[in-house]
Amino acid sequence: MAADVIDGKAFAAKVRGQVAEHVAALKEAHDLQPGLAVVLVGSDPASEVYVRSKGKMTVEVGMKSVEHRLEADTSEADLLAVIDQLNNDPTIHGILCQLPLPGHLDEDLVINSIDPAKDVDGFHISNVGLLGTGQKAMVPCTPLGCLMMLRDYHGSLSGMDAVVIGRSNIVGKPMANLLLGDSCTVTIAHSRTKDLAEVVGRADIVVAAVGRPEMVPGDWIKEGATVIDVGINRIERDGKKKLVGDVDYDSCAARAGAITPVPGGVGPMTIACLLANTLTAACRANNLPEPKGLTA
Ligand SMILES: Nc1nc2c(c(=O)[nH]1)N[C@@H](CN(C=O)c1ccc(C(=O)N[C@@H](CCC(=O)O)C(=O)O)cc1)CN2
Repeated sequence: MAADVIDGKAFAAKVRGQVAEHVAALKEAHDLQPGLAVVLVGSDPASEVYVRSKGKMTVEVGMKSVEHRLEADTSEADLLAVIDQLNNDPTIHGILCQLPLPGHLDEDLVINSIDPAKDVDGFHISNVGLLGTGQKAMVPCTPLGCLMMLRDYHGSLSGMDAVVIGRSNIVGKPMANLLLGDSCTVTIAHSRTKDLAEVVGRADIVVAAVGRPEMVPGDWIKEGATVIDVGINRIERDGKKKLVGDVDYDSCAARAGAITPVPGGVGPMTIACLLANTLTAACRANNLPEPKGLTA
């Protein structure tokens, strides 16, 4: 039987709609408008697109949007000064630096200079620690989006075998922590994992986040498993530019019970969850109840 296709584009639109309703209610009841500041250093073409979408969607849900575009050769001190100013701006509830940063900048130092309460990417070491210990954290947007789609499709994830392929700080590790929080039995697989096919073949849930085009073939997938493809790889095939995920879509879809496509799967959920996190940060900063269903 053909796999169900989990439509991330439609799901993300629904999440943005929920965020917009909460934002309108906050304005009405508390005269509070959540604000998101995005800092872009340099002009990486993909980052430019993502930052533009973030700004547009922030405004669409009724939030304040601020963009800081800095030259590629901006010094660390100048970048930290911008972040410090945003940390101290009471109209800004969420701050992020678009990644990747140019090579001369220390990514960890920059991320850890953001006020953890405003760290809507959930990359600050305090939020990493809170998530890892099962405490209330700001949760990284891409894994949060994957979790929302999995919960929506399955209801409870309790007791399911989950394999996360990839151990990045941005996706793999937080994804594993979130699945553990929902009582899955979690394996993190990576480039040194022995017999990856056998490990993946045991999983009820496979989250592929390795950044290697179509590296997971369908014959690794257990019949009926749910496949979440985090990969966004730009390739050229038959002279045409194409966007593909980390799984071989057609062969995986032939065995899976459900699968996310690329494009239109996990990607759109990233920005929807960023808006949800900004709303959550604004509520927390003002001691107001958090929106339900939009956090982990
Ligand atoms: N500070 C951050 N930097 C980066 C993050 C992040 O979460 N925080 N994630 C990615 C980029 N990203 C958002 O920033 C992002 C990636 C992909 C999409 C998306 O909607 N993808 C579409 C395809 C779009 C395309 O053609 O490129 C899809 O999958 O359908 C949104 C946001 C790295 N940096």
